[in-house]
Amino acid sequence: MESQDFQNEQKRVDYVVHKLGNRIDQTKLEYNKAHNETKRVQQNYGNNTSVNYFEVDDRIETSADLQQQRGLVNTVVQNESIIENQLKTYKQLSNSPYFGRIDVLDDDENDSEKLYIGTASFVDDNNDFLIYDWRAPISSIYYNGTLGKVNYTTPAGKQTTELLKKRQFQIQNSKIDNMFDTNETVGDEMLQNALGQQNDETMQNIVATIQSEQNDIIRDTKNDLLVVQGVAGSGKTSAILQRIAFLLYHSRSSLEADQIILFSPNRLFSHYISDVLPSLGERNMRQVTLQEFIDHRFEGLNVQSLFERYENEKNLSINQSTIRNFKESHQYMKQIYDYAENTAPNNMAFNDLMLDGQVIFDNEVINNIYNEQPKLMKSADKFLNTKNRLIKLLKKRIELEVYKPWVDAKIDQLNSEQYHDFIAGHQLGSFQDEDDERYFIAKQIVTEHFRKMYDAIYNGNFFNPYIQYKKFMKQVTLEKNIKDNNWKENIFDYDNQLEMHKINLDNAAPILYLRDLLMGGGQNQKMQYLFVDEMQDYSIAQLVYIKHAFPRTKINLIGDSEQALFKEVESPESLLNKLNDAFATKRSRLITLNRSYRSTYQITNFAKSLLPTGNKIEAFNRQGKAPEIIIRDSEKDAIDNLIKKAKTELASEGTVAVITKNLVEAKSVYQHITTQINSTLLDNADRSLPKGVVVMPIYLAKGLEFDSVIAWNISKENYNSKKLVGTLYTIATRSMHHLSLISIGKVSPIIANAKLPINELKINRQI
Ligand SMILES: Nc1ncnc2c1ncn2[C@@H]1O[C@H](COP(=O)(O)OP(=O)(O)OP(=O)(O)O)[C@@H](O)[C@H]1O
Repeated sequence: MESQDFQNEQKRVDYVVHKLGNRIDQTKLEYNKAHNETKRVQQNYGNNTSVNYFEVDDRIETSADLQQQRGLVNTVVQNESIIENQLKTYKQLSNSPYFGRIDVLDDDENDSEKLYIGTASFVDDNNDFLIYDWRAPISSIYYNGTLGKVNYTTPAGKQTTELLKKRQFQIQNSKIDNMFDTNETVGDEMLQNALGQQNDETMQNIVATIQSEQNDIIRDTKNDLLVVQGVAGSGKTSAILQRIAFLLYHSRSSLEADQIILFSPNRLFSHYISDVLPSLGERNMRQVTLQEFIDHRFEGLNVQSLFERYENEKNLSINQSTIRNFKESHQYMKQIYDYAENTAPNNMAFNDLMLDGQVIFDNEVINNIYNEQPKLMKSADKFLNTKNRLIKLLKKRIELEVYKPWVDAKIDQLNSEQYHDFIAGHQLGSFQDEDDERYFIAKQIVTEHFRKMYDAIYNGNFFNPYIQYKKFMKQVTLEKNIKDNNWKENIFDYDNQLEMHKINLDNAAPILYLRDLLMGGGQNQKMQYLFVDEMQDYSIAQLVYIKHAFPRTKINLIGDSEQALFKEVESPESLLNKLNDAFATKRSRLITLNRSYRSTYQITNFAKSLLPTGNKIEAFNRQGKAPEIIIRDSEKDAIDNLIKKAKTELASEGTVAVITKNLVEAKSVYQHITTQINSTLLDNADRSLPKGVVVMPIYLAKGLEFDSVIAWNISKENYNSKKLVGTLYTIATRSMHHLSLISIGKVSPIIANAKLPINELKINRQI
């Protein structure tokens, strides 16, 4: 028998859904009207464009008219899409109108007020708020407050109220499945339910169960630099996506979705998170991977990707990795800055500007112009002035060239059609004499002839940033632990790579930074927020460059130092110090998340036992099976067991991933299993996760999660270095429900030495 309370709540849901139904009907009519209007305007626009272009003389008039019509088309299309979105929101709400209720009593009131919280607001025709948006100021009480006096921040300042009741709902198909009162921030029962679900192809929003510390990240509006260090599965990615939705709501009038940019770890991840914001009625922010961002800026050159770097990691000597650390430091980028602003101007890597094998402006001329600029002027401004001077010189050169015999010869060769083409557009009879007419044509011929030169100046092709960078490297102040010979070798290597049109990743950010500082450009002033997920995979040098590229942004860096692949862990505090130093921010904040939600209690316990500092990780209490370690003495046996395991997992779980250390291993495993089980090998170019078993190297699984994970070959031989702790930890924490680990021969010491009671592991050994 349902309680009276339950029945009353269901009645209210029915009432709200009924009101939503009315609104949906009303909105559908509006939508049809808007749609017809769009069709009408578009058709009108189409007719005008096709008819009037035949009448050459009408062109100018037509184009003004068209512009006006194009504006009209945009407006009606926009209007239609706003109504369409509203309709979508109302439909979503009528399935599940809200997930929370808070009863509050303000000081100056006698009666308490019941407020219902959902993914969007719904105001009825009497202006009553039937649902409050989860991002409304008052809604923060639902996430942060416990019963009693509570504060919340509104645009008008801090408000106080008394929280009398907090109730949570699970509503589906307009029916309450579950409801309970809680004094906790958001009760564990709801979370248990949300986390116990099978993995979907794409990430879901978590607004119904946001935890208090996640809420701090979501609602922060004070800091210029927000660093979130959160253990695997602690909801970092979820929190930043809800944060973006929050910011879009909070700054509705001044912030657009495409003024927010998220650096994501790979394309699979970009697809994986692409539904969250639309499910909250918002447009997606811009997304880019580091590789896309860099490649775009190095046209024609092949820049090493992070993935290629992982694959070659073992070939790096200690000296080489010391040099790499130096090149990826803030200190190195600071030297670039000082060099660009002070030293380089006397020593710029200018080259001759040539056209058809002939020098038009030699580098000495360019150098002189550059050096005539005021000493204290910014390098980028000197460069701009040099360009402008060169363009002026080019114009003079064009004037002189007009009278050269080759131009006469060219004019003489024109047939009458070509001749008339040249003077078309010029009013008949407006030339004073024949010379005037000849000059008019000659000028066009010469201008065309020099167009490439103009483009070359405009694009700054008289400057070679790659040579300049080499000059920089030759004069850099080295850290004490780097030997001159090793550095020379590094410069030599840079040269060799460049000949093959290749650039190592550690040189990419410094070259771009140097190029932008000296030449100007490369900056996006419109972007307001910058988010970097998996920040532990970025060097400080890369972050400095990214910040330079988006100078006006507030920065949000999210990551987990323990999930660093192929490198040793760095403490978040030391990282924050470095970042504060690098970005010179005024207000910064580090938020740590230690509670892990993704995996079962058993999997999280196993994963934390791998880490020297794993104790701080708090496993969410969702029970499951103990992780299983399968040990076999031959590769063949191991593969047979992998296939068996994958088949059973596929039968009971939604998504199954076989995760390897690198691509070479993934390819080999895939070749062995694919004839026996439906599987897909994923690589860097993949954008979405197929059904069945997927095989992939760990760096492609970053940020993703699967119902079942099978870690391939966690043997002593394969995982023998401290640098691989993060890799194993990251693999284990990709799993939500089941984790199996296969070893060929003895198990890695990282696992063998882990402090985990033996009954928390299932060992399946046959040697
Ligand atoms: N408050 C929450 N309510 C419901 N589910 C949550 C909550 N927080 C996190 N989760 C779930 O936990 C899982 C992990 O979240 P998310 O991917 O955001 O974590 P992460 O910290 O970015 O992980 P990682 O660093 O390991 O990639 C997701 O399935 C997410 O939906």
